[in-house]
Amino acid sequence: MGDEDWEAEIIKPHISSYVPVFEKDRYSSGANGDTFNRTPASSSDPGESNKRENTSTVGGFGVGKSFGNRGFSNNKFEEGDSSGFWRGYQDGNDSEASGSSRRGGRGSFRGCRGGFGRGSPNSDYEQDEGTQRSGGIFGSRRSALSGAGNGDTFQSRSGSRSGRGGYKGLNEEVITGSGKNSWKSEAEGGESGDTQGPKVTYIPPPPPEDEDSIFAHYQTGINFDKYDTILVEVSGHDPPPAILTFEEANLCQTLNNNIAKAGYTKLTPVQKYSIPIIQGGRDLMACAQTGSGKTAAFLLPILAHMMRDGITASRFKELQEPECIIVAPTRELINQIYLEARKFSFGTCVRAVVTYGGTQLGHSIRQIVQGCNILCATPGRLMDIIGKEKIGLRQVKYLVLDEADRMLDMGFGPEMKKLISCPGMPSKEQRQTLMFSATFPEEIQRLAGEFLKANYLFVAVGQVGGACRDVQQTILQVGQYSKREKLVEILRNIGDERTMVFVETKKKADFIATFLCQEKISTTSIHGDREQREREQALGDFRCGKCPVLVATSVAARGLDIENVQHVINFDLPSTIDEYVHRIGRTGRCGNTGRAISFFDLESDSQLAQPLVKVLSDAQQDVPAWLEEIAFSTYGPGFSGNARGNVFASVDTRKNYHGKSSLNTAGFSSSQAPNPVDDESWD
Ligand SMILES: Nc1ncnc2c1ncn2[C@@H]1O[C@H](COP(=O)(O)OP(=O)(O)OP(=O)(O)O)[C@@H](O)[C@H]1O
Repeated sequence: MGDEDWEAEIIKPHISSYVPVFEKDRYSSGANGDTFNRTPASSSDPGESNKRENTSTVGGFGVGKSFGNRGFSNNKFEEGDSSGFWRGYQDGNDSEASGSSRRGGRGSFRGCRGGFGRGSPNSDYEQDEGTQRSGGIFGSRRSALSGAGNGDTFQSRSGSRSGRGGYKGLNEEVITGSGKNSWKSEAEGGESGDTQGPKVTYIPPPPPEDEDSIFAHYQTGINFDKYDTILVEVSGHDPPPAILTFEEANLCQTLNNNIAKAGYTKLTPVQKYSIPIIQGGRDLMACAQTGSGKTAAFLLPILAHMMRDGITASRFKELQEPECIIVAPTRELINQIYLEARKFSFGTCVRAVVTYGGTQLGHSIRQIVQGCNILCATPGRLMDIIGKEKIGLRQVKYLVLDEADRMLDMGFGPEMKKLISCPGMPSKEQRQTLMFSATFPEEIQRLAGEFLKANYLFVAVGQVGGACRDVQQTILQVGQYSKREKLVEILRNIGDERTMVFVETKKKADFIATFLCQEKISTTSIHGDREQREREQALGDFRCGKCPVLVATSVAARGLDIENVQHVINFDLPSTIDEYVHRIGRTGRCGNTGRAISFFDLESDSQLAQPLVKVLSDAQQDVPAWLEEIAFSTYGPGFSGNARGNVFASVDTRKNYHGKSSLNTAGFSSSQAPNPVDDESWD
């Protein structure tokens, strides 16, 4: 799976800032970067470079850096469709992608995080999807792509290289040494200002101030009302009844006004169940399909409580003590959540602040010290700021983990554990912990117990881990050498409709984006090697339709809510079925329909056949006979696409319900109960 972006979010701050004493040795062991297998920086052969990457994954995470630079700065791509070149790349990539290294995903590579080596800004320990779990931390190479890619706009940047987060390339604003900023914390290092590298000076544009922009929203789709037919299961002791309308939530007038201005007239199922549970003070693990309104499901009741408790307008203080902390795995997602928090708290004295990696720490701190009731943060930056004593945890009443399964897995789990054991953080008995995701593997549910009160409630809307049924899924058998041609064919048919193309590695994201630009298809890209400024620019260009195609790694797989994404193409399938579910969930949101096309490469994707068949059949999609055959041949005659394997947790893993467990149809009477087909898919 493509984990590429996560690592830097996690690790950087610990080296320079908040490092619990017992962890220090561990973190510093690789501090000079020599812990990891270093791959020579200069390779003139892209295929070779990739092969080296592949071998380096065994012992470490060395990655040649020649690819992006050479490819773009020497304009190799300008030479057109160099099949030799492409083949070289593909070959290299193929070896990277094959076997356990590609499919290692959650298992293999994440387990390697122990080293915490710190590369120099010129580090070759680049992370890449599938390898970055233990990869170089700082000095992540940035691609040479620049600009929004409006056709031919991917520019060469000879020599441009830099890291995301802590380090900037030559073409970025760099302040070296003590810099201009007076924040001591920056000079000390941290995600945005390690002493060994130039500082991050990127200050994201301020959020919109005008009401129209704050409340801008897209329309719910034709299938929005069908949400009501989805089965909902609530397990755990004594759950409160669901509410059916916003009025029943008894929210204050300002919140109701904001909800109306946001265009919400009707609750989605996850909101019907989660709002009263959170208002009742209970801990919650909620699982509902992509695009079904989980963000408002936690924001609204938290804000309602804050209003009820008469939260005082926060004022300037060096140490802010927010009542609510929300964490999410990617920068763009946490920013999106922040904008939602800001929207729903409009006109109240509740102040939300966002902070995430790749942006100037001093800027974040300036925002925070002005007052902070709700802090939205990526984990690495959060720990950094806590370490710098700008955020105190004593007042935390609500801790929200969005994309909670991601936040608790081997990548972020240790960070989250540190967060809950930080000095001042109220114990789980003293705070309310809320977890949301569209997927919740069983093992992650078990881990979550450590964060939640024993009597937490579990809400499952539809099938846990199931794909959104509003997405029409198509799986095409496409070999790796035919993928580009097929992609162009599909994109030409699609025309200007917004499309996200997922690939497995950062390098490939650059290649495909460049390739599409050469084909005169306006394309931009987002991945962890791009500067934050570029990432945001790319997302902006995609959102506004300037570039209708966004090539992305898994960094964009979760949570992003972009209007009018009509197609998702998995140029490469991800390594896990959960990631597939999240990726295709970028379309078909909020009752709108969407299409997902996935290229299935017999050479590398057969392990995904069985869970894919399951996801497709559960979502009532056509399952190609050839895919079923592969699933059968891989897993033997015992496999049934419709039988529940252990691919998903079907329900609360506690299984042993202590009390009332209710099976509901989103609060509707039995006459409106789902049809038998729905019943079949729920057990
Ligand atoms: N009750 C509602 N009425 C109308 N629109 C809604 C409602 N609830 C949420 N939405 C809108 O639906 C879209 C998807 O919501 P959101 O991003 O919270 O989904 P999600 O369940 O968190 O998805 P993901 O699993 O991909 O993170 C957003 O644009 C949001 O504003």
